[in-house]
Order: sequence, then structure tokens, then C-alpha cells
Amino acid sequence: MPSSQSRAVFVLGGARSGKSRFAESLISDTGLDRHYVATGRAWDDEMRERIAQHRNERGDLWTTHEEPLDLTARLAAIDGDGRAVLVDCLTLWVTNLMMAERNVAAEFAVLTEFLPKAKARLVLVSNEVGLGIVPENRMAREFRDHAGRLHQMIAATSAEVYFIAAGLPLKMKG
Ligand SMILES: Nc1nc2c(ncn2[C@@H]2O[C@H](COP(=O)(O)OP(=O)(O)OP(=O)(O)O)[C@@H](O)[C@H]2O)c(=O)[nH]1
Repeated sequence: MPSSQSRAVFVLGGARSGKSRFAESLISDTGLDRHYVATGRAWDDEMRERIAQHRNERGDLWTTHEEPLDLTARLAAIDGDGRAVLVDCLTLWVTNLMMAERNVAAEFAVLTEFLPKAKARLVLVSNEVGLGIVPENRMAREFRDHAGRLHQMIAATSAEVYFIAAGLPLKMKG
């Protein structure tokens, strides 16, 4: 295995495509100790409700970690043999990095370099946001471009890549 290759699984899809459910099933199937890293924040009542529902559906076999910004440091802290870690989702992390005016390219490089070193089984979820028309707003265009670059980096290092549409997984790599 080349040193830039990891054992990570990358799950990409649109909003409400069923990507989180698919990713959760990949983790559950490993039989390993389950960890869920949420990059999302409860910014309004609707999101609070959705988060509560997700927690309820996951049940108590999962340990939840909320990490909007320092994703790689958190993954390194959780890392270990016998663990499976789901990151949901990378696009929210990109949004949080941009809002915090972090060096997005540097953060992407740090995450990509960590993946091949991870001992835990990692499943990374992200939203495919590049299929629509070019956004009018400059920040939205920057966000779309950052997400596209990050997705290419993660896909290149991942052992398996899936695209989810209408609840159905299409295997693109591995
Ligand atoms: N802060 C926090 N966020 C969570 C938790 N559980 C889930 N989330 C967030 O909820 C988001 C996913 O929820 P949805 O917006 O309902 O799902 P979706 O990604 O649009 O839809 P699917 O493609 O069907 O998964 C993830 O990006 C998580 O960050 C949690 O326990 N805490």
C-alpha cells in the first residue's frame, strides 16, 4: 500500500440522500467500538430537533463527539485499534473553517496526512455540493471550490469511495 493510501471509506452524496445511514451501517458492520464525530452545530430549533433524532436513532452503542473546527486533532485523540469512527460531515467542517477564517488548505493537508496513519477504521461523510449551477455569491463559490478540492484529496487517499443517491450506494473506488 503506498504511504499516501489509507483504509478510510469516503461516503459522498446530496442532502437527504441517505449517506449518514449508509455510513452508520458500515461502522456497525465492523463490530468495533463506535464513535461519531459531528461537525455540525445546533444553530436553531430545527437543527436541535434533527440532532436529537439522530442521537436517538444511533442509540447508546455510540460515543458522540462534537467537533466543529479541530477535526484532525479530535480524530487523533479518539484514534486507536478496535475503534471505528464516523465523521459527519466534511462540508460542515469546511463551512466552520471558513467562518473562523482558518487556513483551509493547510487544514485539509493535515487531515489528509493523518488518514493513512490512523489505527481506527474511519468513515468520512460529505455533501456533494458541486453539481448545481455556479452560485452567484462569492463565498458560496469559494465554499463549493474548497469542498471539491477536499473531496478529491480524501477520495485519492481512501480505500473505498461511495456516491449515494436516493438511498442507493454507487461504489466508485475499491
Ligand atoms: N452537533 C451534533 N450534530 C449532529 C449529531 N448527530 C448528527 N449531527 C449532525 O447532523 C448532520 C446530518 O443530519 P441531516 O442534515 O439530517 O442529514 P443529511 O446529511 O442531510 O442527510 P443524509 O444524506 O440522509 O444523511 C450531520 O452533518 C451531523 O453533523 C450530534 O449528536 N451532535
